[in-house]
Amino acid sequence: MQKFIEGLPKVELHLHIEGTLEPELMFAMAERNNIKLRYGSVEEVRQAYNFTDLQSFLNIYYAGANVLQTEQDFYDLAWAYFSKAHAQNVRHAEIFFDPQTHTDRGIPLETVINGLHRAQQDAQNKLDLSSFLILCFLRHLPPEAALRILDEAQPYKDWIIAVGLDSSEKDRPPALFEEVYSQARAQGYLSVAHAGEEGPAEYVWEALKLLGSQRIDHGVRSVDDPELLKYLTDRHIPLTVCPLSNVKLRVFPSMKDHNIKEMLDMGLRVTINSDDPAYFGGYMNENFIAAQRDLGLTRDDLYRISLNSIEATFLDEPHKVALKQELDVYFSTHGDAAR
Ligand SMILES: Nc1ncnc2[nH]cnc12
Ligand SMILES: [Zn+2]
Repeated sequence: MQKFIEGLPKVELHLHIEGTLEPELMFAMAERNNIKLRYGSVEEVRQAYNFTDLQSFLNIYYAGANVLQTEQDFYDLAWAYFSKAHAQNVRHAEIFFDPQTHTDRGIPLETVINGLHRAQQDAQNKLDLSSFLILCFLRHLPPEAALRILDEAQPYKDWIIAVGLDSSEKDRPPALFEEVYSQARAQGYLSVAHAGEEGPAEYVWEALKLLGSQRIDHGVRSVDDPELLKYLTDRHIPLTVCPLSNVKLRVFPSMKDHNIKEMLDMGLRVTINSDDPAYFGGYMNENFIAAQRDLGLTRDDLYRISLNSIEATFLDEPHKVALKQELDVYFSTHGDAAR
């Protein structure tokens, strides 16, 4: 099954580019940018990745992002991700970036976005890996700051497909960001939002009803509200679930306790994604393999999850059809592909 998963053509819909910063690259960038890290070695960095909840992770994640200074740094970060994703047969990725993490420490948005965009072009041309960018508002900061970054992003609108909402969820309800989402949608952006990761099912409702979110990032707490489950199922609203992240941040005590299989069996459009792979112990393959092993996902389950991801992308119909064909060819040429 592991080999089968490794070869599976994949789509990634929940990936923070800042969360792909591997300790080796963090050290290389710190050195070339003359930045002092609080860790002495790569091993020390990895040992610090022992999280108790979302906030304990975010503190380290934002500190790590300080090494990103130049356009080349952002290019190298994204190129390293694309290379890794390509090696794992990721065919398309929709990638979050957190501009405020960088602009608030004096890095111009232009620097961030030019580096990311150039890596996207190279991934398309050299790896046949397509991608979209999703601009995330940091929800621990005031909604006014989100409005300012939306304005600042205006010149790069054609390079950004959607807006998203991430960072600390507790006590930061989506309702706070209704105005900025309304403006973003009026400007033509699509929209997604993190909700129901640590926060309650009520935040998923708010993301859907007040922000017009077309996908829910995480959304695992939706199981607490039967009415919400029916709403999500009836409307085929995708949930971008991140199994290793949820275990690392103690949303579930272990992978065996994860509810992705339960949600899949209920008919929800669940997908598997890697969130912050450099911090949570794995990229797409590792997430699929861990969930398959501990939850007993069948080939049929893997087919449905893969199909869900394709349906959930922001690609146009011809590109979705092409990906579905690729998936069908893979299943029909790799053993007894029951589905
Ligand atoms: N899992 C996560 N939840 C909220 N914000 C994040 N930013 C990066 N990873 C995140
Ligand atoms: Zn996330």
